[in-house]
Amino acid sequence: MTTHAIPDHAELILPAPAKLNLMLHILGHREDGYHELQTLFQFLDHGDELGFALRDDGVIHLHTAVDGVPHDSNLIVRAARQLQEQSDTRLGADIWLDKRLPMGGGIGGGSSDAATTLLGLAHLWQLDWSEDRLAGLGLSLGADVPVFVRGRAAFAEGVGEKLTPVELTEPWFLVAVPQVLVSTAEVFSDPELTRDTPPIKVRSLLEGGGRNDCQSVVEKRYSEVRNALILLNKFVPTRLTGTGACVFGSFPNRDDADKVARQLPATLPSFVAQGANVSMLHRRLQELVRK
Ligand SMILES: C[C@@](CO)(OP(=O)(O)O)[C@H](O)COP(=O)(O)OP(=O)(O)OC[C@H]1O[C@@H](n2ccc(N)nc2=O)[C@H](O)[C@@H]1O
Ligand SMILES: Nc1ncnc2c1ncn2[C@@H]1O[C@H](COP(=O)(O)OP(=O)(O)O)[C@@H](O)[C@H]1O
Repeated sequence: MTTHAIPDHAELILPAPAKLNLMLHILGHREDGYHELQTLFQFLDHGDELGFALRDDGVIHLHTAVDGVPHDSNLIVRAARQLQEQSDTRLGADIWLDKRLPMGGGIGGGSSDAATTLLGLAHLWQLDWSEDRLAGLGLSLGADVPVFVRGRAAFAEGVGEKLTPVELTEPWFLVAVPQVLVSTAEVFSDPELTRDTPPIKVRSLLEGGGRNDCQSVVEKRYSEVRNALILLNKFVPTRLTGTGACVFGSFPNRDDADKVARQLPATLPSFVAQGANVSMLHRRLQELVRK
C-alpha cells in the first residue's frame, strides 16, 4: 500500500526518520567558520517517506514540491545528482516525498531525506558503494547527513561527522513543534553563544550528562520556543534539539507521553515517537536484502 503522496508505481518506498540531539555542546570555533561540536544523536520511529522509480533516460525528477525549496536546491535532488555523477550511471529516477517532518525543526528532515535518497538510489541503481563512501558524499551535502547514512545512534564530534556508535535506552519522546523557523546560521553567529564547553568523554554522557549550548540563544531570539519550553517543562524536563525549533521530553512509555500531548494547546503541535538506536531506514533495507 502506498501513501497519498507516493503513487502505486513507485518501485521502492523507504522511510527517512527524524533524529534528536539528546545533548549538544559547542567546543570551539573553527577557521572555516564552522563550530566544533559534541552531540548525541538518536533516531525516532517517525519521519518522512520517499518513493523511487527507475528511469533509463538519466533524468532525476522529484515530483513533490516542498514549500520554499526550489526543485534543484532540494537536498533529495542534490543527493541524487551527486550520486549519479560520481557513479557514472546512465540511470535516473522519479522520486516522490511524503513530507511529515517540520522543516527547520532541528530534527533533521532534509538531511534524512538526503541520506534515504543516497541509500535508496544506490540500491535501485545496484551501485557497489561502501557505507564510508556514501557517508563521505553525504557530508558534502550537510553535517547531519552521515549519521543518517550510517543509521546507528551515535556520539558525534567534529562538525558531526566523527561518529562513535552508542547503545542508549529507547524511551518515548514527546516532541513539540513551535511554529517558527529557526535559522541555524543565525544561532551560530550570535555573539552570546557559548563556544568554550570543555570536551567530555562519551561515557559521562551515557550516564545522563550534558545540555544543549544553543538553547539559551534560541530561547532569547524566538519567543515561540521559549514559551514551548516553559509549557512543557511543567510536565517533564524539556530540552531543545539541534538549533531548534523543536523541544522534547522523554517518558518510559507511550501512554505517559500521549497524556501530556493531549494537554498541550492547539497552537503548539506535537508528536510522540520512540527513540531508536537503529534507524527505520536501515531496518527496512535489511529486510529488503533478506528477501
Ligand atoms: C547543529 C545541528 C545539530 O544537529 O543543528 P540542526 O540543523 O540539526 O538544528 C546540525 O549539525 C547543523 O547541520 P546543518 O543543518 O546541516 O547545518 P549546515 O547547513 O551545514 O550549516 C548552516 C550554518 O550553520 C553554521 N554551523 C553549522 C554547523 C556547525 N557545526 N557549525 C556552524 O557554525 C554555519 O554558519 C553554517 O553555514
Ligand atoms: N528535502 C528537504 N526537506 C526539508 N528541508 C529541505 C529539503 N531540502 C532542502 N531543504 C532546506 O533545508 C533547510 C533545513 O531543513 P531541515 O533538515 O528540515 O531542518 P533542520 O536542519 O533544522 O533539522 C530547510 O529550511 C530547507 O530550506
